[in-house]
Amino acid sequence: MEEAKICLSILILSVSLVFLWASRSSWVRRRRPGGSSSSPPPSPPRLPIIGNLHQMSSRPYQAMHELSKKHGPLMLVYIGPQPLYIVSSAEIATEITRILDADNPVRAPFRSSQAVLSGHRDMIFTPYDRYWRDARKLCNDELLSHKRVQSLHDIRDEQVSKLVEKLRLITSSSASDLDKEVAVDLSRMFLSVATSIDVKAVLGREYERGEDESVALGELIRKANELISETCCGDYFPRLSWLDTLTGHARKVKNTCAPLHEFLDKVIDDHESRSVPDAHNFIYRLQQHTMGLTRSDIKSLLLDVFLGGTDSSAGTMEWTMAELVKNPTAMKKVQEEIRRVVGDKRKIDESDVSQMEYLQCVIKEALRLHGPSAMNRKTPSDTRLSGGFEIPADSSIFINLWAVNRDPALWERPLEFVPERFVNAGHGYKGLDGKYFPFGMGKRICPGVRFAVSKVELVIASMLCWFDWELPGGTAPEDLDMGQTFAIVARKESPLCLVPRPVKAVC
Ligand code: HEM
Repeated sequence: MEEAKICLSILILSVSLVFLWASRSSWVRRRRPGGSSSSPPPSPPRLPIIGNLHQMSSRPYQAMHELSKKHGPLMLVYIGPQPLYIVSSAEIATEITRILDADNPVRAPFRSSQAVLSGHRDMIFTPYDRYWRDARKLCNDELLSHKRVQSLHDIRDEQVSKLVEKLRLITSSSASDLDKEVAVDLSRMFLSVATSIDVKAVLGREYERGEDESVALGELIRKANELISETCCGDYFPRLSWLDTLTGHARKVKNTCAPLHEFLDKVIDDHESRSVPDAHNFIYRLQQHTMGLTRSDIKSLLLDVFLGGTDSSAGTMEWTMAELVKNPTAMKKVQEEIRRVVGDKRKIDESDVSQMEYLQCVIKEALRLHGPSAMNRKTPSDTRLSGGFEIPADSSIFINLWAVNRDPALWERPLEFVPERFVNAGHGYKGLDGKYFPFGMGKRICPGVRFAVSKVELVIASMLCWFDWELPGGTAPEDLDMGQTFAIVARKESPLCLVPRPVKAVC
C-alpha cells in the first residue's frame, strides 16, 4: 500500500503542472459553497494538486488522527482537488448521523466499489430510497432478523464442531510427545469457519469442499472487501483515471471481480437448476419477492452478506484471540467464566453464551481496538453543525472510528485491552450511547449485528472452553506482533499462529 501511494504521488506530481490551472478553479468553486457565510472547519495546509495526500502516509487513520490533534475533531482535508471532511470525535459523528438520518443518509461511493458491487444495487452503497428500504427489510426478514439468526444455530453448531474436531485431531497427534508443539494458523481457520457458516446460511448447503476451498473463497471475499473501501486515482482526479491502469489498480479490480461474479453466477445457476426449489433458501426467497429483483440485484445483495460479514467476523475472532493471548489475566478470567457456565456439558449451547458476560465484554473490547476503522457518509444538502461549521451539499464525510475508539476523553487507558470497561457500562452494539458504535449507527447501521455476533461468540467460546492456548517457541505475550493492516476492516498483518492444548476429552 505504501509503495502504491508513493508511486501514485510521483505520477500525480509529474503531471501536476498540466492540471494546475484546472484544479485550482475547482478548489475555488468548492471552498465557497453557495456563498454561505458560515465558516468551513479548520484545514491543515496543503500542497498544490495533491492537497493533503502526502500527509496521509501508509497508515491513513493514524495520520488523520494525528492531524486532528492539531486541527480539531472536524477538519477539512483535500485529497487532490476533492474536499474530505474528517470527523474524529464521537460527539460530532453522532450529531452528523442524526442530522443526515433526518434527511437522506447515503454513503460516498468509489469507483472500485461500483465495479465490485455490480453498480451499487446493494444495501451498502445504494441511496436511501425505496429500493434500499425494501432490500433491507427483505434481507432482515429472510436472513438477519433475531428469529432467522436463531434458526441458523444448527449451521453454526455444525461448522464450529468441525473446527473443534479438527483441532482435537491436530492436538491428539502431538499428545504422545508433551514437548512437541504444533502451532495452528488461527487466522486461516477463522476465515474458513466464517466463510463456511455464511455460505451455508445463504445457500442452504456447503459450497466449498474442505478448508482450502473455504479459505480461497474467504480470501477472494477479503480482497473484494479491501477493494470496496479503497480509493483510486480516478476517484479524486477523474481526468487522471488512466493512471489506475498504470498503477495496476484496474487490473486488480478486474482480477477480483471476475472470479467473484463467477462464483455468484454459479451458485445462482446451481440453485435454479434444481427440479424442486428449496423454499427456505435465501436466493429463492429473494427471487420470489414482489420487489422483482434482477439477477444482478440478487448478486449485489449476496455480496452484502459476504463482503459485509465474512471478513469482519473472521477478523473479530482473530483479534479477540490475539488480545487474549497477549493479556493472560483476561484470558484466565474469560476461560474460567466459560468453563463454569458450560460445566460438564459436552457441547456449548448458544443459550450458554448469553450467560457469559465477561466473554461479551472481551469481544466488545476487541471490536473497540480492532473493529472497522471508518464509516462514511455523503451530505445530500448543506449541513450546518452546532459548532457553527457548515458542510456543503454533496461532500464526503469520513468518520475516523480508529480515532474515536482511542479518544482519551472517552476511554481511560485507551490503548490498552481492558474488557472490564464494558462491565455493566451499558455500551450495546446499537450505537445509542454516543460513544461506542463498532457497527455504525443511525438508519445505515449494520444490519448484520446479530448474525455476526452469534457466530463470533460461539467460535471464541468453543476455542476457549476446550483448549488452552500458547504462543509458539516460547514467545512472550508482550512480543506478539499486533501490527494491523489499514483497510476499513483492519486485519492482523501477520497470521495468528498459536499452540492449542486440549483441556477436556469430550465431543
Ligand atoms: C463483526 C462483524 C461486523 C462489523 C464489525 C460490521 C460493521 C459495520 C459497520 C461499521 C457498518 C457501517 C454502518 C454505518 O455506516 O453506520 C456496516 C454496514 C453494513 N454491514 Fe456490517 N459489520 C459486521 C458484520 C456484518 C454482517 C454479518 C453483515 C451481513 C450479513 C453485514 C452487512 C452490512 C451491510 C449490508 C451494511 C450496510 C448497511 C446500510 O447501509 O444499510 N455486516 N457494518
